[in-house]
Amino acid sequence: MSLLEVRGLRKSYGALKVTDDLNLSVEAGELHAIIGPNGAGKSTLIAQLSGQAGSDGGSVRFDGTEMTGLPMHRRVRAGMSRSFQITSILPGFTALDNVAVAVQARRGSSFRFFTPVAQEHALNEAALEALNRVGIADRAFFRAGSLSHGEKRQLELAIALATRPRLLLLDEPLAGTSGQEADRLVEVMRSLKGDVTQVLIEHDMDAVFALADRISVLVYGRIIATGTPDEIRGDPAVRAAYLGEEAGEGG
Ligand SMILES: Nc1ncnc2c1ncn2[C@@H]1O[C@H](COP(=O)(O)OP(=O)(O)OP(=O)(O)O)[C@@H](O)[C@H]1O
Repeated sequence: MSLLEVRGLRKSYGALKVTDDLNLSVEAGELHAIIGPNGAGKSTLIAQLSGQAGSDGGSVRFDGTEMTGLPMHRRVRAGMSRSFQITSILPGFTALDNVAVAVQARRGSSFRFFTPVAQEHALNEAALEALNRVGIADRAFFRAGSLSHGEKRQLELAIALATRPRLLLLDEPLAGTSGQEADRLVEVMRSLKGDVTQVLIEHDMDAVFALADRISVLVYGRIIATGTPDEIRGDPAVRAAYLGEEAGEGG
């Protein structure tokens, strides 16, 4: 059984079928990238998987449990977490406090027998661990608003990781990052492989082809192919529908 099983998922905006009878299986531990042309429905799919957007039909099963219709916080509790946009970071708070809030949301009640000081200590320790995992532990006491764009994206990842997800949904984590910042984020995603299952939407094809265990190609709301990077690169239907010459350059 796959960790994530999506069957017949649908969503329309008026007459526009954005997710059209979509099937997708994500195996435990893999990094599964979803690529496709602009407007193919990638962000909508992530929103449907995370519970941020509703679906018109079909099913999303996570670890055998039906998630369709459940709100986002129930999916997070079950182990599905999406990396939020920078807008959800509290700029006036330290990086550590931003993550600690997420840790508290996850395990608030498990701290109830601790003294307030011990609680704060345990929260900070868990938050620091998440910051360390994404490589910005040295920024723990910096105001989040003062971090570079790339560091903010690392902080978003730390916030998502602080909920201890088994499945991480990543919507364009490299958007707006520079070469070195992008490299660092790629290394973080690589380091999570095998431990945290990742569904990645990303326009940077070099990063996708270097990182993904499998790639699904989404065109007009439907997955037209799923395979290893080599299989996708060599798939004539994919080349015709989307990749064109890019496939040959991808890695
Ligand atoms: N809230 C909405 N209301 C109406 N149409 C929408 C809405 N959100 C998305 N769409 C439309 O649905 C289609 C898919 O959008 P979506 O953002 O999911 O695609 P995408 O593959 O992520 O695109 P991109 O690669 O450009 O980010 C587009 O045609 C978009 O205009």
